[in-house]
Amino acid sequence: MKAVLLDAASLGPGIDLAPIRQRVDTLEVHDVTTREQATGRLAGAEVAIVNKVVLDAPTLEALPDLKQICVLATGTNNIDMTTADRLGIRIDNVTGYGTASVAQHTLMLMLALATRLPCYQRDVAQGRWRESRFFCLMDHPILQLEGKHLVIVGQGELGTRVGQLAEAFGMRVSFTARPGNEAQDTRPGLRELAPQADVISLHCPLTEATHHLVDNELLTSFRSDTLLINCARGGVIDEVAALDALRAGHLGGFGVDVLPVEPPRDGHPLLEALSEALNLIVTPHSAWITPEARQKIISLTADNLDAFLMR
Ligand SMILES: NC(=O)C1=CN([C@@H]2O[C@H](COP(=O)(O)OP(=O)(O)OC[C@H]3O[C@@H](n4cnc5c(N)ncnc54)[C@H](O)[C@@H]3O)[C@@H](O)[C@H]2O)C=CC1
Ligand SMILES: O=C(O)C(=O)CO
Repeated sequence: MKAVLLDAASLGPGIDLAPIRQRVDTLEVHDVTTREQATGRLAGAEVAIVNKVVLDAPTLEALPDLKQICVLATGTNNIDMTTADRLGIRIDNVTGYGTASVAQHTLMLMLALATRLPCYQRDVAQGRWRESRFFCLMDHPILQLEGKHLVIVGQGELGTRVGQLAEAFGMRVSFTARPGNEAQDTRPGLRELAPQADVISLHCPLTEATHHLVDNELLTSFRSDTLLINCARGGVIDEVAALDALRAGHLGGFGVDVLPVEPPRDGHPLLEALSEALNLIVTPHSAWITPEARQKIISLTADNLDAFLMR
């Protein structure tokens, strides 16, 4: 069986691919692959192993030998799932590999936004502490998390762990109804919970139902000190609307680990706004990248290959 790994560079350094090699006859490894290169590189392969390469309908339709796609990630929004399903191509992603890593990153964003870290760091760098009339600076209000209300979208692996860590800080945690399924869900929807939230954190997949889930209309229902965090996928929030709300003082802080296009080669308004005096943090999709998490992706992918071989 021939497998082709299209974007090995995205796994980072020090990752042992042996568990995958042991399960296939041939493993062809490419560092990076563009959408346009994918068809040629996957020709004749039964298994495609990808992290973020886009496998769209024309690509999949041109690959009659392809039987399985192993996604080296939880999110599968780069794969045309409907076409894969129609063509009988099995999709296996990995979940639970980076729970500690992503939850830690989410809490980091929550703590940094709550303590106005971007604002105080900027003030200190600009010499404002040296010039203070008294021993400290206190120009930016700090949110004490204890007793505050965290609203989470997505009660899966990551949302659940973030909720547990937040409870350790004394926060009250609510999970929203699954977007697109509010009528069948006993939990209140995000629209109902948003006006009561001190912090909102997103941990759902990017789907048609979650695209721009946080839009301009929803943002107007937020309290002006609410902190908004997205470690899920770019596009679940209308980032430009959230940035406008932050600039207008209608949002207390905004932290994102993800953008709609990655890497953001053509720029993004949030990147430009980093030079402004805002409670804004952008991290480069790095929530998942602890060595432990990255190596676990390989062992879970080996399990997915086993499941395919034993089908
Ligand atoms: N920033 C990063 O480094 C990482 C980001 N992610 C993102 O976080 C997301 C969540 O990851 P996990 O908690 O591990 O996944 P999971 O599959 O364990 O949980 C996802 C949850 O979202 C819920 N959900 C809400 N709306 C949904 C909808 N419209 N369709 C389907 N499910 C919906 C599901 O019911 C489920 O409870 C991933 O889909 C991925 O996009 C995942 C890993 C790393
Ligand atoms: O696992 C995921 O979905 C990630 O975003 C990290 O690649």
